[in-house]
Amino acid sequence: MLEQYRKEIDQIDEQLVDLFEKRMDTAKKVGEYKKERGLEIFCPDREKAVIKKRMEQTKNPAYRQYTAEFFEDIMRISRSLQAKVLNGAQNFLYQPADFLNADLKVVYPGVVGSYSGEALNKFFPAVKHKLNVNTFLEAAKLVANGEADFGVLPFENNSSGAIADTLDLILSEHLFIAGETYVDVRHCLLGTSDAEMEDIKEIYSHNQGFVQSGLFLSSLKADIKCVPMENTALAAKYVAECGNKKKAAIASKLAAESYGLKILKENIHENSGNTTRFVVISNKLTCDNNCDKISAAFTTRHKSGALCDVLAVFARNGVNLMHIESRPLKQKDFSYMFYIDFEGNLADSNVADAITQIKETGAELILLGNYRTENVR
Ligand SMILES: C=C(O[C@@H]1C=C(C(=O)O)C=C[C@H]1O)C(=O)O
Repeated sequence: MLEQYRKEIDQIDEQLVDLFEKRMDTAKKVGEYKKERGLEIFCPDREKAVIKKRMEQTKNPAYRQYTAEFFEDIMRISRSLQAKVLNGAQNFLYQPADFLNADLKVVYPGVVGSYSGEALNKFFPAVKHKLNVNTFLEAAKLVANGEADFGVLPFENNSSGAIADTLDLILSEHLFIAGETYVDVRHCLLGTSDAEMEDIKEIYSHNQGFVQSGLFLSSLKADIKCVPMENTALAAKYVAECGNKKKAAIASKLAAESYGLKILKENIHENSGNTTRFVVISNKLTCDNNCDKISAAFTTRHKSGALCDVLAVFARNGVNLMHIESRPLKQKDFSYMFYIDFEGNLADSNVADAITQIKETGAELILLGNYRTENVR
């Protein structure tokens, strides 16, 4: 009996494929027509009308919803073919990032001994013009207005997670990610040369220094005050300038050497492999053949399944999603933007298809960069 049913299904599928090919040939012609006239691929009204007509045609009411799903899928596939027709003729739009120019100006937040400074030295070992500013915002602004070619900012840490300020600045200053590098972050408690652990009453650091050294801090006496500063190395510099043995900083060994501070306790970070991913920011979207990681941000429509529709695009096109993060949208209470990293190059056809299809779901997508992955270890 099963054999018989399967024979029947095979015969139906044979007819379906003939019709499917015919439909795809026509969709391709529609794609060519739209390309010539610069028209949008996605026509939601037409799709709604197609589904309505085909549901009405469905005799068995129990199948109507399946008919709708069937046509949603068929039309998604048809749009994907049309996107190929359109993208096929596009020239590659992006310039490669120029990291080797001898006159590059690169900015980092903090002073000598900051982890951002270490990241800069790692990514740009030969750069001559290093600018340093106090805040992430100042660094982002210098890159946005072209006074610096690139900037180096911390982006995420493997214990404390995303460094939201950087992501928010990339979006608000319309910046792009041109590269990444990872730095081992080894925090120490630093004091003046005459200080001992029991003298310490105030600890200065960047908020990340406190978060990443949480266990150590909770083991200290309760009357010790933690004072956040713009940067760990600035905190070390401040402690050295005050010359007060009650004040300590959480910063790197390099900061201790740079400001003549004593290491009161080494390796106070919780995670022994504490690592921060830094991004190289630029005011241009750059890409070359070696780029294999794409960052983007998107907002979805407020309807059930909207996020799922976007994520399904990655799966369908065989694009590996590496990271997703949600951030509140400041201008809209309890609405969110999603930040993603995925594998690929903007010239890959599956990536181009995925980007087109994400937009077709009604999501708004901003490309934030295509760059080369650095292996963490
Ligand atoms: C084929 C078209 O393009 C898209 C695909 C459709 C389809 O496959 O039926 C319908 C509407 C569009 O979103 C079209 O515009 O007619």
